Amino acid sequence: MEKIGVAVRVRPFSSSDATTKANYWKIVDNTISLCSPLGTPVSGQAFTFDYVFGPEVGTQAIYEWHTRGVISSALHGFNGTVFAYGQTSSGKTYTMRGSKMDLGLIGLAVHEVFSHIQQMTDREFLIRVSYMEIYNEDINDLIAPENRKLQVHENLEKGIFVAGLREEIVSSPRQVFELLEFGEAHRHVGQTNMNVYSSRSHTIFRMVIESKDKNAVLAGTCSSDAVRVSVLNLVDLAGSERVAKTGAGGVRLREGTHINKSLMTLGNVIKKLSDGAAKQGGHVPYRDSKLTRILQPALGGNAKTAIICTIAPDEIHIDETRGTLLFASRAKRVTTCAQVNEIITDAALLKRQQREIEDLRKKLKGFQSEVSEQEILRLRNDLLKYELEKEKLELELQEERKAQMEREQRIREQELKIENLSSLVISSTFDDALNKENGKHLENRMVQSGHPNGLITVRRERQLSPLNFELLANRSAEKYIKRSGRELDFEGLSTFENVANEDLWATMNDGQAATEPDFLFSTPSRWTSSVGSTKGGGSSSVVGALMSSKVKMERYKCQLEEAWKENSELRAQLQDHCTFQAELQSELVKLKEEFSLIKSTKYVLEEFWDAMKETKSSFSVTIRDFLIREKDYLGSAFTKSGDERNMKLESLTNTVVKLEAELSACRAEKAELQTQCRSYAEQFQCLTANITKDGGESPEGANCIKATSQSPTKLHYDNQEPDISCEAPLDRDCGMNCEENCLPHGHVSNDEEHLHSRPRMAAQVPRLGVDTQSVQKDLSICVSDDGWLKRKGNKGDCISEDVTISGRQNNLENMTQMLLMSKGHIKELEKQVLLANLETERTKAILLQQLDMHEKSVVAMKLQKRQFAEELKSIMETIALQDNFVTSICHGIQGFDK
Ligand SMILES: Nc1ncnc2c1ncn2[C@@H]1O[C@H](COP(=O)(O)OP(=O)(O)OP(=O)(O)O)[C@@H](O)[C@H]1O
Repeated sequence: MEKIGVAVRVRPFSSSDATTKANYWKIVDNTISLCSPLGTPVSGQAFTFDYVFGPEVGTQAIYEWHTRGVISSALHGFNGTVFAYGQTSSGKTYTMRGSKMDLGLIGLAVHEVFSHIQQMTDREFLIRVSYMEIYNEDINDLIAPENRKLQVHENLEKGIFVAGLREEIVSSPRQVFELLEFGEAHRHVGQTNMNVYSSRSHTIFRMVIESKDKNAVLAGTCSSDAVRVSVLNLVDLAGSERVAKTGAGGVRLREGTHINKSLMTLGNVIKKLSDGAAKQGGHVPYRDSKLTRILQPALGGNAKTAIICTIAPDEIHIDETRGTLLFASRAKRVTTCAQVNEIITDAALLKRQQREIEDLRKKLKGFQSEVSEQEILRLRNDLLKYELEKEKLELELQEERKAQMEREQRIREQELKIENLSSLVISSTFDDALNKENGKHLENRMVQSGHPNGLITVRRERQLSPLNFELLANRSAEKYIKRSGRELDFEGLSTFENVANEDLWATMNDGQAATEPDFLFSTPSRWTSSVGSTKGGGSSSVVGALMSSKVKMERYKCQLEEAWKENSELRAQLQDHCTFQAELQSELVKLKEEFSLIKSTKYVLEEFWDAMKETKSSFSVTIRDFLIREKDYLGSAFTKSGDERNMKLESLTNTVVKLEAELSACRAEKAELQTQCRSYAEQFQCLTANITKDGGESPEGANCIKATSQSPTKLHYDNQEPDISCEAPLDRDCGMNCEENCLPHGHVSNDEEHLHSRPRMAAQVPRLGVDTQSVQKDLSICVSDDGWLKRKGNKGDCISEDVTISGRQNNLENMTQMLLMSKGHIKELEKQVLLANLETERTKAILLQQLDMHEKSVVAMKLQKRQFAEELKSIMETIALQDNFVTSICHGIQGFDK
């Protein structure tokens, strides 16, 4: 839906009005307002439009600003209409047709169409033109003048069309201009007082623009074989005119009547449309005139429309200009619904729809991928990273466990070794006890054998063996006794054997010909062989073995210490690893918690999303309702107030006009009465003069009344126009033909006439005499200073007592009464006019106040609306953001779940 574009063009002052070039219309931006001669704006007389072009603006500029859009749209398949509206001689034809030097909108549009066609190489065009006029409600073809009184029809395929109208295919602007020239020659124009070359008909120049995609035709595809057909109407209306101004009569008057009638219908149609009648299913009187019927699609249908309202700035045209501006204001509120007109085959339609579906799918996909795929990828990556890390940690944990187990194993082994070694130490101390027993013998032997270290070694061994000899000696002695008594007990060997390292033992007893039962005892696997050797071994080998055993023991002690150290280190390491493991465990727990939290967040977000959706929908419903309600309210408030105001103003204007009419009627009546009175006075004077003249000659001279010079008729109006009116003709009462009997003042002196009338007068004298006497008795009237007839107060005040006319007594009385009444009536009317004027002023002031208030409230409302819209926009943006966020999270969670 789009509004009709309305612009106003003010033409320069016409040369005939050059003397009165006071500018009553002031243009500020796109507002034109009526001003007093002093330049102060008249309230309520400001009109704002899309554009207001002053007299200095040329047609080319108007075309660029206001009309070009419609022409371009027509080339793209939209129907378009441009028309000029305004009073006669305001410049409609000047604007639409222009001249050869200064092209009008029609010429500029024609050039635009053809230059555009040349530029659009991808489409092929077919242009058809027609030119018609509506003259006295008859449609005539201007290209084929023989086609007259054409009829308007309507059908589904063509819509509204003029049957039998010739359409010429054109391929260049020159061809079009030739046709226009030809049509112009057949157009009805005529001279009026206001315009020497006045359009007496409405003309519609029509271009039908068909176009088709060239490439589609070449490629042989049927998808784009749709043909765009648009109709461009360029209308030059005849101007509204006032007979009083145009001085039209006869044919011109008839033309003017038809022009005004059709323009009035156009005004009504625009008024109805601006009131929204069409939307409410109301009747729009398109059919009331041929013009509105033909322009029906342009006014309330499928077309883009631009109106140029032309006005004359002269003071004498203020009323007409105001009318034009009111029309323009109404037109500004009218909306049309233009759409591209295409003729499509079924196959093309199918293809097009398929393509549209494809496009939509692509868009949908694109949208989905754009919005969520990146997010999903990111989440997937995160998830993978997380999983990899988890696996790594698990592997590390497993390795750590393995290492831990190994360490524990080693520790156990070490402990066993230690135990083993400890037992070895015990054994060696036992050997020391034995040595003690044979101490001297041993020492001697060492000395004897010349082994200098023998004693030292033993001593040192003693020193290095801190074990409690006593305790161990007892235990070992027991064992020894048993062993020596051949009561060898191998009970404990099984366990010992299990824990003893065979290699260690081998190392320990390496090369020893152990004859000592302890050695045999301590190495059960070699016991059998050792027994034999022991039996045959010497004491030196025992000492050597002992020595080596001690050395080895020393070594083992060192090893043990190292093992203890290692062990403690390992324990510390184990402790560290345990802590690390515990940390890892807690981290794992945390991650699990996080995961469950994400899951729960997903549900929460889903819930939140649902709630959001609900809120959003309810919110949009509320806002829609609000906007509809507000719109209706605002629209109705405006329309109502505007209408009420207009109605009030109209009724007030009507009242004033009525009162003025009545007043002027009264004045006319008064003037008539004045003339009558004057003529009566003259007649009266003439009669008196006659009577005076004829009095002496009459046989009934005694009965005659003399209007002597001493007592002249005193109907005085001192050469001033007496303000007297009278309705009743004098001759009705007196039974005389005034024209015959009462000559005008100027004729009294004419002797011939005087002589001719004398016998008649003489015949009337007796009757007049009687009348005069009775009038003398009953009535005396005079014409007062203020020009009104009055009953005479004092005798001889105004009218001579001699001059009394009885036959006219009633008549004069009636006249006086009527005059008095008329005076009262006029005064009353004047009062009413005054009151009405005051009322108008008061109402105007109130209306202005209301208008001000309305405007203020409208501004406030607009501000509120804008603020509201901004808030709404930000809310919608937030919702959209959250929407995206939630959707992406959902997708991520779904991906994660998968
Ligand atoms: N903007 C303008 N600048 C100069 N001259 C103008 C302008 N507008 C109108 N005129 C002149 O005023 C005269 C009347 O104009 P035009 O014939 O266009 O009026 P009109 O509105 O078409 O009248 P009608 O309704 O009687 O046909 C013409 O001589 C025209 O040249």
